[in-house]
Amino acid sequence: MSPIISVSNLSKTYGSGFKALNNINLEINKGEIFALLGPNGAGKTTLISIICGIANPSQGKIAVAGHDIVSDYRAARSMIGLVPQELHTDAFESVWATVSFSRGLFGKPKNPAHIEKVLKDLSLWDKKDNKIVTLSGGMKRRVMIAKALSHEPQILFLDEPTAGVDVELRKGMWEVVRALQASGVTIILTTHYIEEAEEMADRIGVINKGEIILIENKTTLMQKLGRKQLTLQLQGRLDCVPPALAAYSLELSSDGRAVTYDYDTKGERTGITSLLSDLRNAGVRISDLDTRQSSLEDIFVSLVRAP
Ligand SMILES: Nc1ncnc2c1ncn2[C@@H]1O[C@H](COP(=O)(O)OP(=O)(O)OP(=O)(O)O)[C@@H](O)[C@H]1O
Repeated sequence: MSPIISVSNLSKTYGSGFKALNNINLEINKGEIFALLGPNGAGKTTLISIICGIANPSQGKIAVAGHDIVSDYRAARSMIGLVPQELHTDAFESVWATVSFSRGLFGKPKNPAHIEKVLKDLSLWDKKDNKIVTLSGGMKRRVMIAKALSHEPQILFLDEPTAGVDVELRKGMWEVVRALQASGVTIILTTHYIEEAEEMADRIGVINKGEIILIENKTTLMQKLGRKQLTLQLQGRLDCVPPALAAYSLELSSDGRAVTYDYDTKGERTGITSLLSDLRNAGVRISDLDTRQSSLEDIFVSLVRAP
């Protein structure tokens, strides 16, 4: 499958001399939901802004459906809808007027049937004559999405779509995003909510300090989530793991009083039974044990933790 967005060797140094992006390579597949995760200041908004033509790249190339974002800016930009982090729209305009106006900004001819469809899809049709100021926060967010979809883009960027939104509304927003995907739109979202990425994304990218440090299918990541860790507290102290136990790749704690064993809960055999008997045979006595499951959050935190 050919990518709908292709980012190669992208770097961005701001006027201040700060390097916000360092040699980013990323391909987004047509029709997928891609979640970009990263801590504050990692470069997510900078990356989105460059792809959307709001900021200039310092180095590298980006193509959107084959259109270079610099030399073929208009064609590239017309493929993209952007829902920015901050909600800003004219409070005293009606929903209909503000969404229709957004379409006009892209030089597209009027198409009331399309605007009607977008408003209906986003459950905003009965609010079409309401002034934005009278809407709830959740509705205002949906108006921002409607604006971004007004010019019939094939790609939608959602920068923190559910920041500060309550759980109920967040779930409603997920449904909206899924429906958009089903209608053929490719979606790239940034989020701080790991749960949101877990729930929504086909693929997950992690960005930290301007570099992409992981890109993975969500299902592959979920398989990693299937891994568990068994910690065994020892009655005595070990200086090193006995050679007879090498096959288990045990990790010895720094005080020598505990070993941890990683195992796969989805595997046919966890290896725990044989580990326990091999430990006994090696003369290692256990005083306590506990298990814990790694979450996407653990993976994320360990990836972005400063060295
Ligand atoms: N115009 C600018 N001039 C100089 N530095 C900037 C500019 N815009 C952003 N930066 C810096 O670039 C880095 C990346 O910022 P960016 O907004 O892309 O991060 P982010 O991942 O979107 O963060 P957040 O999750 O907080 O929105 C930050 O250190 C920020 O201070």
